[in-house]
Amino acid sequence: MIKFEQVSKTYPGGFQALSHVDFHLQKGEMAFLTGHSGAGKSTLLKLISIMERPTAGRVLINDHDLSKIPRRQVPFVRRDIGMIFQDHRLLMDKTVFDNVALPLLIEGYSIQEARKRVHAALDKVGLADKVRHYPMMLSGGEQQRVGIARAVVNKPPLLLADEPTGNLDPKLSMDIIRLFEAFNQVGVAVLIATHDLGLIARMRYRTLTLREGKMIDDGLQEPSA
Ligand SMILES: Nc1ncnc2c1ncn2[C@@H]1O[C@H](COP(=O)(O)OP(=O)(O)OP(=O)(O)O)[C@@H](O)[C@H]1O
Repeated sequence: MIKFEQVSKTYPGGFQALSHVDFHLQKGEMAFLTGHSGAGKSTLLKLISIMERPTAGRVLINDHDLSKIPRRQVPFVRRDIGMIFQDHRLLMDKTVFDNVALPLLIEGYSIQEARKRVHAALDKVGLADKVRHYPMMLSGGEQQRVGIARAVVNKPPLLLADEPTGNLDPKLSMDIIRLFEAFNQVGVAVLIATHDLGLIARMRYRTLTLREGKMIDDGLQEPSA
């Protein structure tokens, strides 16, 4: 699903955020991405969602080299990626319904079809009864779940989450990870960047580890001799 081949990223100004990164996330796989603050986790996610471009190496999604995708095609690639952020990035002056419907309306769905899908997505995250609420009326955990509903509403095959539990207590964090697990169980690939090592330890998922821009562990077992 996602393949990095010797990927390096140097930002304008000269800082090298990623250095010769190789890894492969399979279709339908769920994995954590961890590392110290500044290790390059967000940069790695931004290269997948084409918010940044690598300075060297290749990033492939389903064998398509992202560097070969012209700028006007980028929105079509992004439709296949649901993105979740620590600060959830909801529109505070719009209702839960409007927030979750937004990607569908941008894609040109009819309002009837959008309504059906928004209700299905909110149902999956346990917020069907909050559809007319504004984000301010919701708890932090509920706001994060609205962000997840928005990310999954058009059924993308890949979810990328950048510190999705950063502002939540351990119980709510676990609830959020269980939600990702539920989407993963129906075939969605999930990559979660987090520095919550406690959370990672409680789950049994592959963990990719970055240190100073280098992939020091890709979580795969060495074949035994
Ligand atoms: N647009 C940018 N321009 C210049 N440097 C940047 C830019 N974005 C990130 N960096 C630098 O690249 C390095 C990696 O940043 P990145 O956000 O990928 O790390 P991270 O592992 O996600 O950190 P955190 O856990 O603190 O979010 C940092 O030193 C950061 O200052």
